[in-house]
Amino acid sequence: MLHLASKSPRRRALLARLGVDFGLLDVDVPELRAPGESPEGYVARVAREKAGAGLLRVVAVPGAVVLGSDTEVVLDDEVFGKPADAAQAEAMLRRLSGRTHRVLTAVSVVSAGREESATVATDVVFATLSDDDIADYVASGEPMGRAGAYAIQGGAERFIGRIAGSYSGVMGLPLHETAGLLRGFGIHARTPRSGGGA
Ligand SMILES: Cc1cn([C@H]2C[C@H](O)[C@@H](COP(=O)(O)OP(=O)(O)OP(=O)(O)O)O2)c(=O)[nH]c1=O
Repeated sequence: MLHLASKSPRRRALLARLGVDFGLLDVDVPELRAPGESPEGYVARVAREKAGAGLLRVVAVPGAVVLGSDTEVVLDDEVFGKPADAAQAEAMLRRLSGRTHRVLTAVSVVSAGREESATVATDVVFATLSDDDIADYVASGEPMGRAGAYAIQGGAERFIGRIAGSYSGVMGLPLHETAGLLRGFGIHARTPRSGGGA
């Protein structure tokens, strides 16, 4: 049985698009980048820690497989996680304005005897935002709880002209790579018969 170690409703909806059955595990892993840790190393470690924390909870269940994931926004080697408040959200959006940044999403799938992971990088070209754009977007509340203070699948869609990489990866779970990892655990994605769409 597959378990998703995540509190994110977006990850739940994305994983459901693969047409696989899964349970949910509520895990809390501190997201703190160690000094000198690369952005890639950091997202991969946090995803592994989320999956590992989940596995501890279901390790007694025969055949348990746990998926954990982490998404971060990277600009100039600086990692933007989720903003703590509106002021931080505004500061992040100011930094992203008119620049191309990279979104990293790591996925880790673990069972009692196996561990597989993948990290997907997507370059996102952001428009130059006016003060009004930023104030309006922050006031919508959408930046909160999202890496880099934006949601490509929401209001920030109009700020993004182009991406190179994985759209689902930017949203929080790269589905192509996730399906590949799950296959290695004998879990096969299929087209959902109902729901699972946009
Ligand atoms: C860049 C971007 C991020 N996000 C979200 C995806 C993730 O939920 C969040 C990044 O935070 P994460 O720490 O990766 O995940 P989380 O805390 O929401 O959930 P959990 O750790 O319990 O699995 O930002 C979007 O929804 N849209 C976007 O365009």
